[in-house]
Amino acid sequence: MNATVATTASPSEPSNGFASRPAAFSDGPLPLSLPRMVFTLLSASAFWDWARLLLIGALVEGLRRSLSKIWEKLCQSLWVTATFDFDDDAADWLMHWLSKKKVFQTARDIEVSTRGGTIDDLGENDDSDQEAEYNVVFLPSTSQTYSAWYKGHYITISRDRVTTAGSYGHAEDYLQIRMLTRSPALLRELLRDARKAYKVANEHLIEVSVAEDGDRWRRVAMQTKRPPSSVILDPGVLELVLDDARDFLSSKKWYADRGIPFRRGYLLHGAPGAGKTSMIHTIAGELGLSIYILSLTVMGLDDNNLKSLIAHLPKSCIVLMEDVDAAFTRSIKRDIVDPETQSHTHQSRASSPEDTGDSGKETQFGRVTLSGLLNALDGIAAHEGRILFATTNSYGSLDPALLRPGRLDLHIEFHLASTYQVKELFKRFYTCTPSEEGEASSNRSADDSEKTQTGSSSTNATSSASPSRSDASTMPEGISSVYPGSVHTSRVANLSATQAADLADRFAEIIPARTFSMATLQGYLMAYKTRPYAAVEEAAAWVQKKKKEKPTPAAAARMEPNGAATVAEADELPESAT
Ligand SMILES: Nc1ncnc2c1ncn2[C@@H]1O[C@H](COP(=O)(O)OP(=O)(O)OP(=O)(O)O)[C@@H](O)[C@H]1O
Repeated sequence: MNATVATTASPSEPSNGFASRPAAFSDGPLPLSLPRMVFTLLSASAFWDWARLLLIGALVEGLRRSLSKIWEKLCQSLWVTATFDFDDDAADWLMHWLSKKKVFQTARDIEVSTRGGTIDDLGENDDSDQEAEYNVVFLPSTSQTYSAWYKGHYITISRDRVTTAGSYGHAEDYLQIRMLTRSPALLRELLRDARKAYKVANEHLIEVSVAEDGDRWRRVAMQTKRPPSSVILDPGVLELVLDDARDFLSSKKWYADRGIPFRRGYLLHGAPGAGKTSMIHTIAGELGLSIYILSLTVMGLDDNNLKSLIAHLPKSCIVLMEDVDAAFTRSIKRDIVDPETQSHTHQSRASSPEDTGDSGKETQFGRVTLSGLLNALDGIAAHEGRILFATTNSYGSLDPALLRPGRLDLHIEFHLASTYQVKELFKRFYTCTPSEEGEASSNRSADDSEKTQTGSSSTNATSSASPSRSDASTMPEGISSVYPGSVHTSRVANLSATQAADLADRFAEIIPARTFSMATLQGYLMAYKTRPYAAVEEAAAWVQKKKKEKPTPAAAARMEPNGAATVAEADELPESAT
């Protein structure tokens, strides 16, 4: 395509020696002017060159695309790929499985989190490692793909973060696992194995989740199972509910054969701090079920969110609906002046409008309607294996529709502590567990000396009646050296079973029955953690002091003497309640 231009002398050119250029000047290609260049590029011979180029380019690109499609298809047929939402249980199983793999333990690029999760992979002796208390979780880095082997198959694991459009930069994490196999069954096998290993590793724990953002569940804790012996109720109450729930869970066929919806709901009501929540945690541990806590007064909860929450519950679990009355009362009061509940971390809620008083603090309550709640209760029951526990401190304000059998079948009333409970609480509090034996014997001399100085105000612990003091000489002038509350000590008391039983009898004689909640009594004993003798000696004064404190109407009502824990089957309720 080189263009050569011939130089011939033009007749118009002057014929002096300068006008005609020497041949040497006309030999090389002359620079093209723009129009000439365009003309040349569009000339017939250039056109074919262009066409050839285009064809070759199209062929190469077509081939590249086909090969990549074939490769993709090949990969798809060779790999099984699964993607999990990071909040999903299956992601937890896989993360646990992955955490045991060498590739992950030796990875140099990982993310560490202390929020949520269950992977305790700090080493073999986690229990003795203080860091384990922080529940450190290793997560795959979003920038890396990890590879491992499972039953002879190569797998890769990666984590991806996707920012959801329109949700103010809210990012969702996904876990992707790819297995080099043609059989999807292997993935199921891996998931089964991972779930099994996860369950074994966490069998001493129960998962606790709460409703978050209105319509999703978030796991907030893996709690150590609470042994039945740690919840002291009147004889037979815990066993009754536990046996009932066990019996129910094993009766699926009976219900199916008769076409009766397979569902069971329990209503626990009565005095705050009497052990309702503790009993539910114990039952969850005994049945091996996770707990999903649903508070109807949670901000932003309405009928639609409630429905969505119920739809996202796992098949088999315990749903704990706290303060089930609270959503339907005009105002909700924090019972802040009730001496019965002051020492109790869960502040009680008096629900009737008359109870609110001046000290009451208005709280935002949910927008759940009664029919929305009834639908939710029916939704909870729609899956076999789900058990509903509802709690309330205000039984009388519940709508009869809630109480009818099929929704809340068994109603258990909790009372203030009976003499039996007081005695048992004292014994359990001061009797050593086998793991504490060694520590307790090293405290022997200290406790013996406590025994000889009963009644005197000891300095190694403080009580709610005798607030914590620091050494006044070390305090700057003008600063109080007396603090309400009690100082914690890790030491434990060292009583033999007989000593504990004798002291428990004396303690139970002093504490009037059905007057204090178990939470309050536990709070009192905490102040005498290492001084059981002083706890007994000073109990009478404490009772007098408590009685002098002016109770709220709600507390006064609760302090009326009562019988043993009352159990009512829903079908034994008065007509109006069914
Ligand atoms: N019956 C009990 N046996 C042993 N401990 C108890 C008992 N009742 C209460 N406690 C202790 O008191 C504290 C509060 O108990 P819990 O939360 O179970 O009471 P609750 O009846 O659910 O109260 P609320 O109605 O205010 O939620 C816990 O630390 C628990 O260990």
